Amino acid sequence: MNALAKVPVTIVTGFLGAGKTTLIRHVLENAGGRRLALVVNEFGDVGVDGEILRSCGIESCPEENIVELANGCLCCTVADDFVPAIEALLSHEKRPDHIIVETSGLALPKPLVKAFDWPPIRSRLTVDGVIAVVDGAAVAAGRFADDPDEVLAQREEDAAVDHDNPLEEVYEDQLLCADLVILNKADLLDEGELARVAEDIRKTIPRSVKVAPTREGKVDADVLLGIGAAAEDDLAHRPSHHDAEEEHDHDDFDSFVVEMPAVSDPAALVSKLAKVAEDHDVLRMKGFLEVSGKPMRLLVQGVGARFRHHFDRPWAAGEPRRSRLVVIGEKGLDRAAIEAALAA
Ligand SMILES: Nc1nc2c(ncn2[C@@H]2O[C@H](COP(=O)(O)OP(=O)(O)OP(=O)(O)O)[C@@H](O)[C@H]2O)c(=O)[nH]1
Repeated sequence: MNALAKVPVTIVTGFLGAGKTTLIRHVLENAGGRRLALVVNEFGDVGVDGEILRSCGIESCPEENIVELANGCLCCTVADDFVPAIEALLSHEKRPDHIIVETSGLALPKPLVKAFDWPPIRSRLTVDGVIAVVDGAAVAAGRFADDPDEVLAQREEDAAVDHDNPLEEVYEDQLLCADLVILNKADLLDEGELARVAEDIRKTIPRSVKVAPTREGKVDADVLLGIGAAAEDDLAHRPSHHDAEEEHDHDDFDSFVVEMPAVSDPAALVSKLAKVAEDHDVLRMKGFLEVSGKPMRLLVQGVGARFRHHFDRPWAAGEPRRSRLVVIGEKGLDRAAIEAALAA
């Protein structure tokens, strides 16, 4: 690559649990000879995504090219955390061919794209494309839509009703910034539902943007990387619910970490977690757990009440076998009740 050429950056956005990490892992495994670097940002400080990506140990993305920015929201810490992380990646002797940024599921992508318009950044980097990953099943189930009956009822009570739904706002902001939408979890939908969700997405985005159905984030790296959008030059076409604000906060969401004892029966635990998620409207749970008598650690992933678990790798020698689960939901999550239900 020409030493003066800008390094392309792909921003992968998408709501909690949509499949961003799964998609990126697939790209790393099928990078077609590209030298990749990753910046991973998570909401909730257990560092699950970084661990999943590091544990693939793939040549295209060596460990020193994976930077984790835990705890929060890249969109709010651009100057303090993100820019230095990117500069560190660019200073490596072998400069990456392409950088992929995984935002947290609650991050708004536009402030991040804006950062690439700053003179010291735009001279060296360009946003090749913003990819929005969508959980097709969650959209089909109406998770991001306001309940029309409820809005109507509120209107009758109060003419100036603010019916903003924080889930819907984050979801739409992510779509509105996208150059390509990956409609993931197609396996959970029938053809009619898939077509309906794709149509809803197209209607939400005023520009013409491709909507590609997928399973398990299996998208060709040549499709994802090399879009050439230069999104930093095109901010005006990417409207956001937060355009009028100088800063935004994430007060709409809560997260906490639960320390658990070692598990004896993973299947029973996962049924219990699914029940807790259902009862308390938990949006996301994930973590690594110790299973008594097993040398491998258990990766548990919940999106709403849908759970998956598998043993991902052996505990390393000297690695503390801690069982920790991050729990994320809308503000007002009943932490004490959730902890009590998990301990029962
Ligand atoms: N059924 C189904 N599950 C999927 C698919 N893609 C990913 N998943 C599962 O969805 C869960 C969340 O996937 P992740 O890739 O961790 O999602 P994410 O967007 O990175 O999640 P956050 O970083 O927490 O926002 C995991 O259990 C995945 O195995 C798919 O196409 N179909």
